Amino acid sequence: MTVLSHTRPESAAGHADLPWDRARRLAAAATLPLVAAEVPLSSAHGRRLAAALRALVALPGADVSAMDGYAVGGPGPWHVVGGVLAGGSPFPRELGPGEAVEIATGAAVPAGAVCVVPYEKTEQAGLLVSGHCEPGRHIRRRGENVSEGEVVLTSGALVTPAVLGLAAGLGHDTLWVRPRPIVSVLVTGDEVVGSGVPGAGFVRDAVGPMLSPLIAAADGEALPPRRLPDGAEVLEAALGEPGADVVVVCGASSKGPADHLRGVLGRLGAAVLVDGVAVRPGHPQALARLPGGRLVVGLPGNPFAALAAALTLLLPVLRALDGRPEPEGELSTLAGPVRAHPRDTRLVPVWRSARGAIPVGHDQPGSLRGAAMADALAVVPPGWEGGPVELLALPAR
Ligand SMILES: Nc1nc2c(c(=O)[nH]1)N[C@H]1C(S)=C(S)[C@@H](COP(=O)(O)OP(=O)(O)OC[C@H]3O[C@@H](n4cnc5c(N)ncnc54)[C@H](O)[C@@H]3O)O[C@H]1N2
Ligand code: MOO
Repeated sequence: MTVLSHTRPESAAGHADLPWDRARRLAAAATLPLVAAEVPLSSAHGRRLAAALRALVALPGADVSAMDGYAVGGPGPWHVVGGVLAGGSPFPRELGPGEAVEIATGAAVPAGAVCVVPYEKTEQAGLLVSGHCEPGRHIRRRGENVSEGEVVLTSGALVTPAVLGLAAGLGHDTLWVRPRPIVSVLVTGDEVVGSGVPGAGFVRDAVGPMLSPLIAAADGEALPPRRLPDGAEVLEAALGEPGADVVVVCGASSKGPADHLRGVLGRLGAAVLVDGVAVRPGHPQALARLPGGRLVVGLPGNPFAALAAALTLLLPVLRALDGRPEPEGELSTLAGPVRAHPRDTRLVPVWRSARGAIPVGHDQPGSLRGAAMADALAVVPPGWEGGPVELLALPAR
C-alpha cells in the first residue's frame, strides 16, 4: 500500500536513503551461511559444497592400461605369458624382457612393463607378438589425474552432474552441502488478484510469478506466493509463521506513519538493516532481521521496482545464506543515451551486444516491459557522466 510522503530522500524518521552499493553490501553481509548437512550424492545435485572436495583415492588408483593390447617388457618380439582383465587378478610377477601380457583397458599394468602396444599396432604369430614399444606409451600412471588427498573443488562450488560423477569416482557416497534457503513470498494489496484479467481498479499480481523463478535461479526454494489483503494484523501473523529462512514482502513498503511493514517489523522487534535505498526504481525497499534470525526483505509494489529491489537486496541475501561471495561485477559501456540521476543510482534495463549494453526503454517502475526485453540491468551511479557501468544479469530461467 502506498503511503503518501513528501519527504524523499529524507524520510519522516529523519534519515536519508542508503547509497545503492552500500545497501547491496549490507545485504551480502546480513547473514551467515545456513548450517551444512551431509547428504547422499543423489540428494546433492544443484546444491553448493559446504566443504572442500578431497580425493579419497588416487585417480587412476594404480598404473593401468589405456588400451586393449599387450603390456610388454623391453624391446620385442615378445612371448605372451599371460593375460589381465580390468577387475581381474593382477599379473603375479614382474614382467621380464621379451615377455608380454595380454591386457584390457583399465587393467593393472604388471611391474616391469615398459609400454602397452594396442592390438592394431602388433603382428601376432601364435604366442609371439611383435611391434614398436615407445616407453610409457598407453600406461595411465597412478594419481596422474588426481592424487590421493588432493582438493579438487573448493567450498561453495555448485554440485553439477559432472561434480557428482567426480565425487563418486573419488570414493564419496555423501557430500557436505548447504541446504537451499527457503523463501516465503507474501504479496500484499487489496487490489492485487492472482489469476485472470483484472477488473477495473484491480491489478494482476505480476510479482509472485516473477519471484519464484528468480529465487530458484539464485539457488533458493520459493514457497508458493501467498496474497495478503492490506492490514497490519494479517501481515504480522504471516511474518511470525515459521518455515522460511527469508520472508519477502511485496507492497506496503513505503515509509511513514501508516506504513504497515515498518510498523509490524517494529512490533515484532526486528532490527532494520536497510530502510530505503537511493535508487530508481525501488527506493522504498527494506531489509530487516526478526528476533529469531529470519530475514525480511521488503520490495516495493511496483513490479519493475520490485525486480530492481530483489536484485539489490534479496539475491545478495540468498548468496550469503548459500555461503557464496558476491560475483565479480561485469562492466560494459552503454551503447545508447542514458541520463543519470543527480542523487540516486539508476537501474536501467539493457540488452548486451557486441557494441555495448543497449538501453531497451520501457523502464517505468510500474511496468516490466523493458525488463522482459532486457538481459541485464545497468547500474548507472548518481551523477554518472559516461564510462563503463556495472551490469546485473537478469536470470534467463
Ligand atoms: N508520496 C509518495 N508516494 C510514493 C512514493 C514516495 O516516495 N512518496 N514512492 C512511490 C514508489 S517509488 C513506489 S515503488 C510505491 C511503493 O509503494 P508500496 O510498496 O506500498 O506498493 P503499493 O502502493 O501497494 O503498490 C504500488 C503500485 O504497484 C501496484 N502493485 C502492488 N503490488 C503489485 C503486484 N503484486 N503486482 C502488480 N502490481 C502491483 C499497485 O497497484 C500500485 O499501482 O509507492 C510510490 N508512492
Ligand atoms: O520503487 Mo518506485 O519507483 O522507485 O517504483
